[in-house]
Amino acid sequence: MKQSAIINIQNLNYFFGQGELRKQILFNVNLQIQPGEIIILMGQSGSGKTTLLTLIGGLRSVQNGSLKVFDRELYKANNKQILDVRRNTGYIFQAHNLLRFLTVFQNVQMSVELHRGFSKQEADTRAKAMLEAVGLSHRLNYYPDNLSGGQKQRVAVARALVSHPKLVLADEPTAALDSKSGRDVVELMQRLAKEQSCTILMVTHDNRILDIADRIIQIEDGRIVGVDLTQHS
Ligand SMILES: Nc1ncnc2c1ncn2[C@@H]1O[C@H](COP(=O)(O)OP(=O)(O)OP(=O)(O)O)[C@@H](O)[C@H]1O
Repeated sequence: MKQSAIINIQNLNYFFGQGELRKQILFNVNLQIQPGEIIILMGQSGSGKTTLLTLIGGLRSVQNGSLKVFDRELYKANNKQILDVRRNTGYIFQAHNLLRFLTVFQNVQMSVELHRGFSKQEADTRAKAMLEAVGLSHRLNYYPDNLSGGQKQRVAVARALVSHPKLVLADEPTAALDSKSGRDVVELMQRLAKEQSCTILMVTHDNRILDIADRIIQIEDGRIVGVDLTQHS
């Protein structure tokens, strides 16, 4: 039986600005993403990738069209419904966005604690296990400033995945990394996502990592122009 799409977008349009400055950024976007898929979103600078990613993540309001995440409609959704989508989503950004005044362990632990239903002890155990899974159990008490770029991004991966989200949204996660560290980080994301049956939607310009995707989606001037199946499909 076909599972229902984890992301289902129909006739989505998006505009920035008001009055004469109003400019359309996304044009009639239609897209379905199935549970467990790893999708790469590519396109030139300014084509609308980040705008689309932030709409899907409930970080901006849907203005027009239909955008369903986990079967919840985000058009005209209330705060509680949007919060629900955010709680089931992990975010990884180009800059790792770790809190500098917290240790590696505390950064990941805090992310579990923000999700309801975990005791302090459970949060500690999960954070430690996830940092071990990303190969950083020897850096638990380090501060982010004392880690390499690749290590920081691995902490960001641990933080995004520690609460077992259904969806991970990653915006150029390898942009600040050298090629080897970038590859390591995405392979780690791929492995953990498959273990957890999590869907990944990743924006990247990095041609060296395209093979990890199940599908590559091309966006051009706010329009989806192509969906390629890779050799893994
Ligand atoms: N807050 C904003 N107000 C007005 N225009 C914006 C805003 N944010 C983005 N834009 C414009 O929307 C368009 C799409 O931006 P977006 O960041 O989604 O593109 P992108 O494909 O992610 O680009 P990049 O690869 O450079 O990150 C660009 O023309 C950008 O200038």
